[in-house]
Amino acid sequence: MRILVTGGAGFIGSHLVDKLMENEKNEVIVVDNYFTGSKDNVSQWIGHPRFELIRHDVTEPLLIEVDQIYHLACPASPIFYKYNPVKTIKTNVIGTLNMLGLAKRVGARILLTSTSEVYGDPLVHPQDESYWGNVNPIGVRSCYDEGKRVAETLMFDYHRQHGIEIRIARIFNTYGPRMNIDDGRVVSNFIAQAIRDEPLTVQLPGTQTRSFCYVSDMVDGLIRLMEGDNTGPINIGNPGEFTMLELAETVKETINSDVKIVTVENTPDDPRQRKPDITKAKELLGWEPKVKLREGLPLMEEDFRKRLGILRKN
Ligand SMILES: NC(=O)c1ccc[n+]([C@@H]2O[C@H](COP(=O)([O-])OP(=O)(O)OC[C@H]3O[C@@H](n4cnc5c(N)ncnc54)[C@H](O)[C@@H]3O)[C@@H](O)[C@H]2O)c1
Ligand SMILES: O=C(O)[C@H]1O[C@H](OP(=O)(O)OP(=O)(O)OC[C@H]2O[C@@H](n3ccc(=O)[nH]c3=O)[C@H](O)[C@@H]2O)[C@H](O)[C@@H](O)[C@@H]1O
Repeated sequence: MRILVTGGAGFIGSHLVDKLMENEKNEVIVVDNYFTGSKDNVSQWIGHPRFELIRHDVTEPLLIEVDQIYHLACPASPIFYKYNPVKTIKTNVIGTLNMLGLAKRVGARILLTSTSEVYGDPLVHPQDESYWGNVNPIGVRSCYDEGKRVAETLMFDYHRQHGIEIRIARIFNTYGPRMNIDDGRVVSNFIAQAIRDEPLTVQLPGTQTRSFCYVSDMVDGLIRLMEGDNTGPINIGNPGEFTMLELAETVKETINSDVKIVTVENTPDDPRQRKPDITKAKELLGWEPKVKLREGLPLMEEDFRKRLGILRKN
């Protein structure tokens, strides 16, 4: 099986590549423009005969021969996707169109990593896949959440019009080793802050909730979805729900009990609550997350300490 992973030098993509490379029958090709990813994340595979790394921007057409496409390319952290919103929407729309064109030409199955942000600031809780969402079409997050909504539409139009085999995962907040240390997402921020003895910055009101999935669980869910018979969309995430204040307290308890927790201004359109209903993933994929937040945080701490060069006190 020859498998293309777009965005494979990023956080989730590189863990997916590790898992796919474990199977000796797989050849893996990573395509990435290194906007938020890095060669370091896949350095262990460079030079391996079953691995290839290509610097390429998915907004440009790509001509290769593959059997499966995991299409992850897109900046995921709000600070990066808002940095160049026009580029973000091009990546979601033109990038997905190009990958669907490739899938159509070579007859490959394609999986899109969509997002819980398609539910916007949800009025239904927890969110199941039948909910159409509450999304601001003209806000600062729209390049990402509306971009992913169009990407989902394109996937289904190619499926209906051209018979392309599609899979759509709606990913909820995922964390783990290899996240960019300063990428602004809440778990990476809090862990880096706790290690550096800096205050944990809870954005107001602090009662907003998220559900955090450890990356190995996420990769397992994505592969099951790709290998199964269901197009999705299917929510993949951990239903354990925490307020940002609870998350800060948990990081404090687990990593640095001396650290302070402060509140800071939030950004516009921040969703107030988010928790996946994973009934479909359980029933159709036989999948549910295994790693609890209190188990995943120390694994991420170890990776961050190594990269920051800051050892644990005592
Ligand atoms: N991590 C999460 O919590 C989360 C949640 C929901 C959805 N997702 C989705 O999962 C995917 C991976 O997210 P991640 O957390 O690993 O993010 P990431 O930013 O670490 O990885 C994205 C990768 O895509 C690459 N990329 C960006 N634009 C590109 C382009 N135009 N052409 C080629 N490569 C490009 C980046 O360089 C990076 O390597 C994204 O599609 C994201 O929307 C992630
Ligand atoms: O799961 C998803 O679908 C989406 O989740 C995240 O988006 P978001 O939940 O906004 O991620 P964070 O930036 O980590 O913010 C989470 C919460 O933490 C808060 N926050 C963030 C950073 C910080 O230092 N402190 C803090 O309290 C934010 O206000 C927000 O309420 C991802 O970054 C998106 O790529 C992804 O698609």
